[in-house]
Amino acid sequence: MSALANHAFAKMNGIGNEIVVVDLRDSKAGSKAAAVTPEDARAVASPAGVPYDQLMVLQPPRLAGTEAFIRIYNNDGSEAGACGNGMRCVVRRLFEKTGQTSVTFETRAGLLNCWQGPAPDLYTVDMGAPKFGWQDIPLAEEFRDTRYIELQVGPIDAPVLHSPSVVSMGNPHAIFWVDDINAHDLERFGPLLENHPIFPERANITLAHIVDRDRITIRTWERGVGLTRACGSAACATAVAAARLKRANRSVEITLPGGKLAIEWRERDDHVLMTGTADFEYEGRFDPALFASVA
Ligand SMILES: N[C@@H](CCC[C@H](N)C(=O)O)C(=O)O
Repeated sequence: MSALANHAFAKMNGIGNEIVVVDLRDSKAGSKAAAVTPEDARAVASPAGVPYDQLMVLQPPRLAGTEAFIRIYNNDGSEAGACGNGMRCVVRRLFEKTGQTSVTFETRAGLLNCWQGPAPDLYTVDMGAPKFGWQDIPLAEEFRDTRYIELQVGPIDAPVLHSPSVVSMGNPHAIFWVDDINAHDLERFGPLLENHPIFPERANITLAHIVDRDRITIRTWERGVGLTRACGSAACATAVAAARLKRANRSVEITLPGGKLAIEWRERDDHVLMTGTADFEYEGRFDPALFASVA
């Protein structure tokens, strides 16, 4: 039987990024009861389940000083190393239940510190340091300078999209710089680029327009999901990539279809801080019938 059958969940969203939070910390670490399989994750996303972009699963902590080991599933059942919007949802849920105002989690991408503030309805996640090395992103072939890589969509002499910046924020991102983020058919190009052979682990694909040195607008095709109203790690990756190109300041406001995020690429330790809201929608229990065919 699935670890999720009859288990409680909270449906939330981080500026429109659809998030389901499940707390399995009561289960014994490493036990089957603490494990969610890709089939489980897909069953939750099925039409009879609970719609989500990411499923955030809190497992018992593996390291002293951390609250939980968090595993992040996309709705196609694949696992991600990072999810900025999902982290804010987890943090809000936890803080409202416990009165805590700061916490450290372990994820596949490393330790993440999170806190409430700078206003009561805002949550900040320290997303760690970005990585720019081609093997870290990863790319399938060597690129010495990942501020722009050779990759294009459309005719060779008149590409529609070209020369993205690539960054790892614990997950792979490619950012295409454009004049108008709504002028391109991201639903059509997104899957082609997500699965392009240059990205051996696939990639999140973002269209970004630099409004001025303090403001950027983006739209993202998420790996393992599709078009979303917001992608927090894409906002971080875009802010960092724009600052690296010296086209924006290290603190910027990113506007996504679902809302705004404040991103700061901190000079002193290279870490990226993401601040925004998180909204609770409803809670419930997973219907065991969802997992009947999963066994
Ligand atoms: N929504 C997320 C990113 C989720 C993970 C992504 N789809 C991946 O597979 O890397 C965010 O807010 O960062």
